[in-house]
Amino acid sequence: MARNDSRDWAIEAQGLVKRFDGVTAVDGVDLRVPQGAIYGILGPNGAGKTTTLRMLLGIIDPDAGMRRVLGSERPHDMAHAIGYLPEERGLYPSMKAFEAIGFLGALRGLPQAEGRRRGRILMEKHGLGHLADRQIRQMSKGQAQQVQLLGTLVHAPQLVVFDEPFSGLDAINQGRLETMIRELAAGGTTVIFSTHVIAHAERMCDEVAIIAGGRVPFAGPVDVARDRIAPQVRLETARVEGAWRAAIPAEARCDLRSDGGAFWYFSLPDSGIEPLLRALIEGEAGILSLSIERGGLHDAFVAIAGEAVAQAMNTTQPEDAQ
Ligand SMILES: Nc1ncnc2c1ncn2[C@@H]1O[C@H](COP(=O)(O)OP(=O)(O)OP(=O)(O)O)[C@@H](O)[C@H]1O
Repeated sequence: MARNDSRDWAIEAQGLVKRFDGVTAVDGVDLRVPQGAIYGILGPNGAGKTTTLRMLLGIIDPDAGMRRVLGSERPHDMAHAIGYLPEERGLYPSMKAFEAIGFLGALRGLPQAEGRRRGRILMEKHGLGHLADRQIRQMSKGQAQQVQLLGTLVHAPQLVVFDEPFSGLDAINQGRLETMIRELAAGGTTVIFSTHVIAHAERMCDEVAIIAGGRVPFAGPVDVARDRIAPQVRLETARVEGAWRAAIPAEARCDLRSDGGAFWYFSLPDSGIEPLLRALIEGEAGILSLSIERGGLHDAFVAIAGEAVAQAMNTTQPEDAQ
């Protein structure tokens, strides 16, 4: 999504620091979330995602730094315009689903009767209408989580903050949540969510903050993160020898084919593909196939945060597996 820098920010944070008992959980986080964006906070367990979100929401105060949320440096004052799904899920077990949604709305300033009315409509819209009168205690964990998600939206917030919203949901409901997030953003709502699953961020987000060890080595558009790594070239030639070989980067991997040709794999040189193509054609290398692919967010993540952190990201719960 093309944006310029005069945009309005739903969230701006600068130099956020949080220490717990001498341990620095968040160590100078800067980020800016554009209004109407889908924004991912991406990092492994213990990276500082939840602590960052809690500071942005005003649930805890930073030891240092500034945050401005929907234009206010006192995020609590904006509670009526924010929806929040915390990492620890929880609803009153004796409430019926539509009542629980009304209750969550009331906590954000929506009259309870209106919240209950909207609760039924929201449940209907999201395929949960048959559960509206069921008590939370009679629901599965995933169903209750979906009710809680709807409860974060009932007061029509401008900004929603979801902490690990996909964990605990099966594949179908993860897909529904993705659709819901896209619809929210299309309607102008800003959505920020944390995840340790790179694929979710890659599919969903306009922008991401990569967080590891309480620091943010990258924050910005997903495309810019991808540009941190060179596109990968895969070339197949009918011949192996010739003057054209000088044009292929020295670090290229070469797999010989049984018929005298070869596969070549290498990062696109800074000079681009054209000088290489010219050399291959003039030298009669016999190009059989050629592809140039941009790296994915996973490769960018490895380049930015390191292999060890990326490995930790891939250690997902079975329910999060894609
Ligand atoms: N209340 C607390 N008291 C002490 N340490 C804390 C507290 N909350 C968080 N921490 C520590 O701060 C660090 C960051 O925790 P945080 O919950 O923000 O990480 P996270 O990225 O959300 O992790 P996860 O994906 O596991 O939820 C961790 O080392 C954690 O142990």
